[in-house]
Amino acid sequence: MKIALIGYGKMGKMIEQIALGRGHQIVSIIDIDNQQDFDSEAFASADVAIEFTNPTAAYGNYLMAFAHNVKVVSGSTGWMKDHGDDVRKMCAEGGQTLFWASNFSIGVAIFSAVNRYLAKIMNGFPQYSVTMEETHHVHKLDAPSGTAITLAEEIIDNIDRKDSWVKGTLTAPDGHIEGSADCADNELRIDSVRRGEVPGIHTIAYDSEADCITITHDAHSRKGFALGAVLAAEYTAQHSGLLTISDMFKF
Ligand SMILES: NC(=O)C1=CN([C@@H]2O[C@H](COP(=O)(O)OP(=O)(O)OC[C@H]3O[C@@H](n4cnc5c(N)ncnc54)[C@H](O)[C@@H]3O)[C@@H](O)[C@H]2O)C=CC1
Ligand SMILES: O=C(O)C1=N[C@H](C(=O)O)C[C@H](O)C1
Repeated sequence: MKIALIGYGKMGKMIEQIALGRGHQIVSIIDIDNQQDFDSEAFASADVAIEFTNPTAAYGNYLMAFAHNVKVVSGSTGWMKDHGDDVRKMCAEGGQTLFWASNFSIGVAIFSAVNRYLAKIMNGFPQYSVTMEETHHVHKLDAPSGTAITLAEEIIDNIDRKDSWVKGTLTAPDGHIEGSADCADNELRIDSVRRGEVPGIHTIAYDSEADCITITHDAHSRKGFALGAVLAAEYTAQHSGLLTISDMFKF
């Protein structure tokens, strides 16, 4: 398969290695300093473009790829609040294809199934209060992480006593804590920690007077995210519309 990379940072480089290892060809690499390459024959020849940039660049990159009739797989986080409706419309009515996931790792897909199941069980046990914490490297631009937001939405969809999530505290790399741990009973608090080079840890805690139940996904490296993105590109070459992890892994 012919793959174009949009964003040649930590994820773009790891995706390149995995894609080559699976026998794919990288036909174009676009980063901030060669945006003119969107207009190249090489870019237009791609079966799928894989986009990992940042919260402000992602949407513009989708528009550029769509304008050249190239399907997109993207893991960029933090853009959904501003552009989610437009993108959904372009895929549902405009014939475009975007596979987006806040987290491409197979482990998080499994973790998410456990998360949904546990939240359902907790409807019978109101004595447990639920909170979430995500920890990432100091370079991360968005908080809470895209994965934390997705996991929070899953909890809200499955547990009757929560109907929205709120940002809680943010622990900065120097240990300084911003924000507040206060929230209303109907709100799910997400705390964020920025520390060192942590690839990504997500913990959901159900606490009661008697005990505490926690589930954690702890990524050892970015390899799992990158492999998932290449698997998604293989899937996207054969499918269209707005796609996500639950389309690819059915459990
Ligand atoms: N969904 C998932 O599984 C994962 C998502 N991410 C997300 O992916 C994004 C990228 O992560 P990293 O690769 O770690 O970041 P990074 O900072 O290492 O790389 C981003 C790259 O995008 C480039 N870039 C910036 N603006 C651009 C533009 N307009 N056009 C093309 N390239 C541009 C930068 O120059 C840089 O090379 C972040 O939003 C992060 O949250 C990261 C890991 C996994
Ligand atoms: O910025 C990162 O690094 C990551 N971003 C994604 C997120 O916001 O959830 C996925 C992963 O946790 C790494």
